[in-house]
Amino acid sequence: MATNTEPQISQESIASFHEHLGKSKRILALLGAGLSASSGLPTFRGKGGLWRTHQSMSLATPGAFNEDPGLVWQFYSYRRHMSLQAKPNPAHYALAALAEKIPGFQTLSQNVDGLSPRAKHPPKQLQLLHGSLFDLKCADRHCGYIREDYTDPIVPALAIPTSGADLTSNETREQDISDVSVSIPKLKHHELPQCPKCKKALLRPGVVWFGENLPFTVLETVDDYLASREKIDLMLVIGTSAKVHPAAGYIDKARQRGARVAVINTDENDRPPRGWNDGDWFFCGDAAQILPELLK
Ligand SMILES: CC(C)NC(=O)[C@H](Cc1c[nH]c2ccccc12)NC(=O)[C@H](CCCC/N=C(/NCCC(=O)O)S[C@H]1O[C@H](COP(=O)(O)OP(=O)(O)OC[C@H]2O[C@@H](n3cnc4c(N)ncnc43)[C@H](O)[C@@H]2O)[C@@H](O)[C@H]1O)NC(=O)OCc1ccccc1
Repeated sequence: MATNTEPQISQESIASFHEHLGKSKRILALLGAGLSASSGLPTFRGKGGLWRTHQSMSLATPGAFNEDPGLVWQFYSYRRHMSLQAKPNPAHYALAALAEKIPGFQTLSQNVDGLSPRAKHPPKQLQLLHGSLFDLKCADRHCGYIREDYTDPIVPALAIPTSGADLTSNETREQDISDVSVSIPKLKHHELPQCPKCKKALLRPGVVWFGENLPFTVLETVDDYLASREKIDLMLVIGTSAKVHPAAGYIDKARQRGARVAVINTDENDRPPRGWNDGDWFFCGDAAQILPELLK
């Protein structure tokens, strides 16, 4: 099923959704890369999930960092750069506004791009399940050093290469290093971000890699929300393929607590497979266009 540009949504389903939203006190949302697609950031599955010749998911592992920390840092520095260039879109703001309005609204984001925080989403109602590109921490977990950092590039060796000056505009253009035809240097250990505390280990991005546990405080907050005896009225599943766990597992946990599910996705095939029932909604289209309408 090809993804269509104009959201095909029946007024009737919007009306039934609004009627339920109006009665909802406890709402849970799961956010994925599709939420930031309209801000110009590639999704994990976009471009076949490839960064240069590498599966993005294969670079998001402790093993890849141990094997070639320079390449993994070039991958994450590129994503920091792109995220800093990007801006939150109307969907990020619509979610932040709903959180301001409904104290019982808790948002679980799989995104590490910093766009929801930049849309002033209330921090107590935003759980960054997989960390942030803008936290740097010591690669030696016994050291424990961590800092928030928005410098770009973090070190000179991670600067995005630019092309020679264009003859007409005499402007240099940034090269797109996600494209394998653009050559990038093999970086040496001493050129990479070093831990200023233990002065032995490298710094690494403050994200959760595959095979690593999610942040304890975040898991605790989500479990407390789910542990409440009160039912959950609504589960919003926004721009995610819901294939990564434990994040994807929260959809069923919300269902088990009485939630009706609303999925917002450009791809019909990406509605959660299990437990779909008549009370649920599938809104096919761009989250940046649909959410402001849905959440008003
Ligand atoms: C691949 C998957 C099967 N593997 C896992 O889930 C693994 C293993 C596992 C654990 N439990 C399981 C149970 C079953 C099976 C496997 C497992 N999980 C883990 O390792 C987790 C840690 C997972 C976190 C990994 N880190 C990420 N990110 C940070 C780094 C980084 O970003 O670099 S995951 C990363 O990938 C995922 C990508 O998914 P999406 O965001 O959904 O993006 P995607 O591109 O796939 O889809 C985009 C969607 O948007 C739609 N879309 C596009 N444009 C738009 C648009 N404009 N509007 C609306 N929608 C749109 C598209 O149609 C599409 O549907 C996100 O979670 C993202 O954060 N840790 C862990 O479980 O620890 C304990 C443990 C420890 C050891 C051993 C066992 C257990």
